[in-house]
Amino acid sequence: MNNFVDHVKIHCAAGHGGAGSAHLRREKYIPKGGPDGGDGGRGGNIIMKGNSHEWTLLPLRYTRHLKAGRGENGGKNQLTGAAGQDVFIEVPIGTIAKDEEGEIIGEILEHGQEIVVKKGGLGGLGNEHFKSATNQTPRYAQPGTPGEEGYVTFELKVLADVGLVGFPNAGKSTLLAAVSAAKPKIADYAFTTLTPNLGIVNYRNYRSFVMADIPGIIEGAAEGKGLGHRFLRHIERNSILLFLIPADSDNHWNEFKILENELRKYNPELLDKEFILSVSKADLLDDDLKIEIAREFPENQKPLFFSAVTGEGIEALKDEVWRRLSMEI
Ligand SMILES: Nc1nc2c(ncn2[C@@H]2O[C@H](COP(=O)(O)OP(=O)(O)OP(=O)(O)O)[C@@H](O)[C@H]2O)c(=O)[nH]1
Repeated sequence: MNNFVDHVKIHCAAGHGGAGSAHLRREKYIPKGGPDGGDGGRGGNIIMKGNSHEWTLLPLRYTRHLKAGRGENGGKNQLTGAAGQDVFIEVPIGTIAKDEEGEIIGEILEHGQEIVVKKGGLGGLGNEHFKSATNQTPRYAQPGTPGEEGYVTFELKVLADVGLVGFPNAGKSTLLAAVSAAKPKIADYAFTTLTPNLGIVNYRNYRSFVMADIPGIIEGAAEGKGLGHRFLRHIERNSILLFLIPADSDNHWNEFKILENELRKYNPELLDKEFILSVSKADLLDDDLKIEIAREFPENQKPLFFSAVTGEGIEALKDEVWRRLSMEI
């Protein structure tokens, strides 16, 4: 249960810029060749990069220092030095980097996004830049500037506000795609979703919450069958759970109990979370069937019906999620 590292502090040193060259051209037939010193290369940056396959900062737990490469010095013949090697830190979506004063440097919002957390130094200018009417052969070139250096704290704020729980094909990915900008892979067979997807759901008045689609759990998942176990970890941190039972289930209430039981076997504390029951794919049902299904549920645990395809019930679902999240705060 303590597998989540949501806070790591790493000393980051970007690379020093390479020095400019003060070289003077000397060739056989040009005794007084002019300055031809190239510029130094920039120092390497320390860059955090979003990776949607990372879910924790755990891989960074033993990292204490990161150091990017030094820029190469400029050479003769106006040769610019190579830039220092950048260092990439792969982080999950939602990771925030802060400097030593606690100021936010940036936040990773999508896969592949790059944010420079410590910038490499500038390469120095070579002597040819300093040639002037009064000084045709400057013997001066700039040194490179130092790279930025200091402690950077990486924080993973929330894994999700609401986690979707349901058997494969319950319609979790489709719901997430319908309510957020995330576009998870959707396919009509089990276990399409191999890694959880996060989506930001925009709610009224510019509020938003994070929804996580967790790969389908199957009966026996808590014993390690199927994909369940590894992924159940991801819902431990979600504030509330949204159970999805598809309209075409044989026994809706029973399916909910099976899901609940899987969670209990895995970690009983999960059941202390607020949860919402829903019946997905409601477009497959007429009003009579809805009434019939609702009857299977106890009086105080009636499900919300929605269809991610037609949009029916989606606003009511968002309202309910928001209402419960507000209660959690
Ligand atoms: N009629 C109807 N079909 C839906 C709806 N939502 C999803 N489906 C279909 O149900 C199938 C499974 O949907 P997914 O969203 O991939 O289900 P999932 O729960 O994410 O499944 P896994 O990724 O396997 O965990 C797809 O063929 C969808 O087109 C809906 O609201 N109405």
